Amino acid sequence: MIDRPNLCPFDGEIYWIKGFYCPPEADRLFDDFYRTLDWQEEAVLIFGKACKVPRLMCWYGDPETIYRYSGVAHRPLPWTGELAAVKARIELCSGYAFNSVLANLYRDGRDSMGYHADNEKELGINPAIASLSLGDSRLFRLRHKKRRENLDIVLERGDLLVMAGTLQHHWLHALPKTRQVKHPRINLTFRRILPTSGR
Ligand SMILES: O=C(O)CCC(=O)C(=O)O
Ligand SMILES: [Fe+2]
Repeated sequence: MIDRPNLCPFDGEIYWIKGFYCPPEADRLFDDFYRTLDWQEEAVLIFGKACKVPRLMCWYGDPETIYRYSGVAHRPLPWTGELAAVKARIELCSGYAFNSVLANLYRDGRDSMGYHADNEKELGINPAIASLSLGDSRLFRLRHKKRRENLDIVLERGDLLVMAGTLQHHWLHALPKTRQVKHPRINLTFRRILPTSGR
């Protein structure tokens, strides 16, 4: 359905739709989400010690989409009109259906996300995840789990990245810290949480 080349050389699918939203529209969305989403600071237990997650997060979706992150089950907040509109546009372009979105706010280059795969069981076997970038540009880095192979993508405001196929089994991804970035970035990752009966 996505008429773009698969950027992933093996073991998965990555599609990059640069300028999915044009700069003025991306900036308008950034301002709206920055002001109106319910940004929270989360903490995780690392060796029994509570550590702040280096970014702000929040979770929106259909009522049944309970999602576990930072070790805690999160109930979704109801869709805002703007989030629902973005979801509809991404569904139309990608051909995938989503029922929730995890929003991340990186306040500046000191905020980050470590290497991980989005492989929680509530996402199903080969999840499609659509990630919209707003605000400042950041490096998104993929690393193959077995081979010494990295794939770097600089995500700019308005870009849409879709991860699909077997990618989450074979690759990790991260948003590394950087001294160069002084401004905030918002990332919305649209996901489909399977109903409990389907797990
Ligand atoms: O901020 C990004 O581009 C990545 C976010 C991500 O990997 C996630 O939310 O699982
Ligand atoms: Fe992720």
